[in-house]
Amino acid sequence: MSQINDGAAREVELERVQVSAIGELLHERLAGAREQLALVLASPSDGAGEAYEREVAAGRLAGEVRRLQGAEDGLVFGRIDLADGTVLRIGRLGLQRDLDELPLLVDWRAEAARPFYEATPVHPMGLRRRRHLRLAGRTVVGVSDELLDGSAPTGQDVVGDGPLTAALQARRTGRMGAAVATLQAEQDEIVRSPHRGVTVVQGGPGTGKTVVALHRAAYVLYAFPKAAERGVLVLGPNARFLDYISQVLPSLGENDVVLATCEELAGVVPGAADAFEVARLKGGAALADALAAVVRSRQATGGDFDIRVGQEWIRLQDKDVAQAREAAQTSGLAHNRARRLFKELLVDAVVRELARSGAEVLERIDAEVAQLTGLDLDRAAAADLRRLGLDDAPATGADEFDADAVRADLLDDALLDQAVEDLWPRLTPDDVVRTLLTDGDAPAAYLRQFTDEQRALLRRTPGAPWTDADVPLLDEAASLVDGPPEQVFGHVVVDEAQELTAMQWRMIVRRCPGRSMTLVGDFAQAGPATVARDWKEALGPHLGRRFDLRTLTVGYRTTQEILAATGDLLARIAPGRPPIRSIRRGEVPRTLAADPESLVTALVRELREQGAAYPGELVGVICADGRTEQLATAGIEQHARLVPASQARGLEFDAAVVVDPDGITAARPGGERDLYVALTRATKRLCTITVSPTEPGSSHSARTDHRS
Ligand SMILES: Nc1ncnc2c1ncn2[C@@H]1O[C@H](COP(=O)(O)OP(=O)(O)OP(=O)(O)O)[C@@H](O)[C@H]1O
Repeated sequence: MSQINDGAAREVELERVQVSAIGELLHERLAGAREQLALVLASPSDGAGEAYEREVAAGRLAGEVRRLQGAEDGLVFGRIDLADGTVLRIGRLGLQRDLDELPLLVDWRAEAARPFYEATPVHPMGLRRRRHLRLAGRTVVGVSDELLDGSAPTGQDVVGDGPLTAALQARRTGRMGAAVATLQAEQDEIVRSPHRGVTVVQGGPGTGKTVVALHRAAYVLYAFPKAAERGVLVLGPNARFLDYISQVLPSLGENDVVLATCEELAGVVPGAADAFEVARLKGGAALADALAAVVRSRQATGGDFDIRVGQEWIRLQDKDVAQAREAAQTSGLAHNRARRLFKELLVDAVVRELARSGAEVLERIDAEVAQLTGLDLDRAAAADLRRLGLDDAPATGADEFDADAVRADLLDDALLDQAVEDLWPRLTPDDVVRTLLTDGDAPAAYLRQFTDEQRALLRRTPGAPWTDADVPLLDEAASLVDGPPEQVFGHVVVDEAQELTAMQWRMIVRRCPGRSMTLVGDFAQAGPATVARDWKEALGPHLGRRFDLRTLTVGYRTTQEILAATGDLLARIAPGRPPIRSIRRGEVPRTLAADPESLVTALVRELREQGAAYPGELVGVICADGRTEQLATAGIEQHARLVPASQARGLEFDAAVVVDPDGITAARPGGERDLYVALTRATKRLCTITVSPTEPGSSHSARTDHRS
């Protein structure tokens, strides 16, 4: 990394002393937090209140222990020397012995650390020198300096290769690491953007979108306390991807970020996958309207209604039921919650009806008695009351009816509850989705805007398992019947955001009431369920058209040679898209040919040769989903990571072997985008194995863009 000359050795030694002092302080803090945690856990607690407080304190201290532990590795990675002589060391977290003194270590997210990432010789931001430190465990093993004020290097400056190059040359481990020491200026500007609304980050493969997204999550936790209080969610396309990125935030000292897929967020485990045309239909926002209509159809739509009260039957007029229904529907409450209000209003109507019919009966009796005897019962009763001195209130038939008592009785009445159940039944999300997709009449009633063919595609076999495209429908139905989700977040980061359907966006927006989000993605890599072609189209209906759009232009993964080899493909799937510039060089991609019988042998030979030539490197074999089983059975996983093309988004390997590109292209609509994803996963070498003769189904017609 650096020229190890005498000056360098001296500087390394000096840094060692400082870094070791910082390490000591971290360990003191860690020991202190552990001790306090042990004390709290050992302390007795009297009563539920104290037990709760103890639990909260223990949770906080355990979090602090995890935060400090997480930052141990590579704790200090930078230093800036300001023109006025001030020296600041930059690290994964901030450490200060005394509030009156300069911090021993500045958190990378602090404003004071910004020049470390963004200063250039043209805009030195007050810096004389930027220094990168390389640590092995807690020991400094290398330093590398950049001089920013135009001065010539002195004996204390160690000018060497860029630390970014070193970071990029490191072997892939199958898990992404933090890039906190080498964030580049265009990335850092997005990470620390003060914009609290929606930020969209686009860029070709390997431009660091995921890096930016994860460091942004850590920055939000540090810089936006209100959002941090509600928590941060990172949403990824599948479990494999989440596993790949799972170590980044803990290594930045952040352990409380929730990493989830849409399925995990909804709490539904799908048992099957839909065909793409079905998934696309289910992903459209029209399904939200249809689900809402299904729910409304279960809300007292029937006209006059007879209710049994005690021994009597009461007839409620359509207008009384409609009044209760409208009030409940416009209350803003979800169906099951609005049921209580509906019931109360219905009971009011019943009470009114009872009072009215009671008064009518009494009047009729009065009239009959008067006719038969000539006696006015009301007047006689009033005279009696006067004699008894109880004549303050004029007595009428209606006053004998205790409305409050009747109302209270009715609210507890099982018969009345049964009647309400008929009018406004309690619903589950499953009921609603099942009604829409399984009931005989539902498609015609609620899916009018779809063609017969589309309705047939949407139809579900009764008893079939839920699919991944059903998940957002179930979540939508849950919000309609039970209200918004309980767990909401102050900031949501979405990776591979081009993949989300309108129904999935609705899921996410429900969980982020503050609409504070970082969304990263690339439409050239969109999968088959993606309908939108750009961010405005994708986000407009859910988040509006005002978002901060940033574009990353430099590739850190894919070599110039691989980018050149995929240029034509990119021009076909994203016409007019300017190619990205890569800072990596590597081998020219190779293509091998095999026939179906010799494929496995050719693949194993290739993997063996790569294993021998580049021991310890991570190789990914990417194939069409339908071929995964064949290759797994042939034992490919002993040599490499085997990845179905549909799950390759976001992943990275030292070398990639892409098996049967035509098969990948033909496997799903928009298969050329899957192929583009597959071909751009390697940091060093790409080998493609074509399979001939072309297998059935992999015709060139699959090259058309199916998104139209
Ligand atoms: N500033 C950086 N310092 C060190 N490594 C970096 C930096 N930026 C990106 N990288 C590395 O480049 C590779 C690609 O980054 P990343 O996965 O974030 O790209 P991406 O744009 O999300 O790619 P894709 O479109 O394929 O999902 C990763 O190995 C990442 O660690």
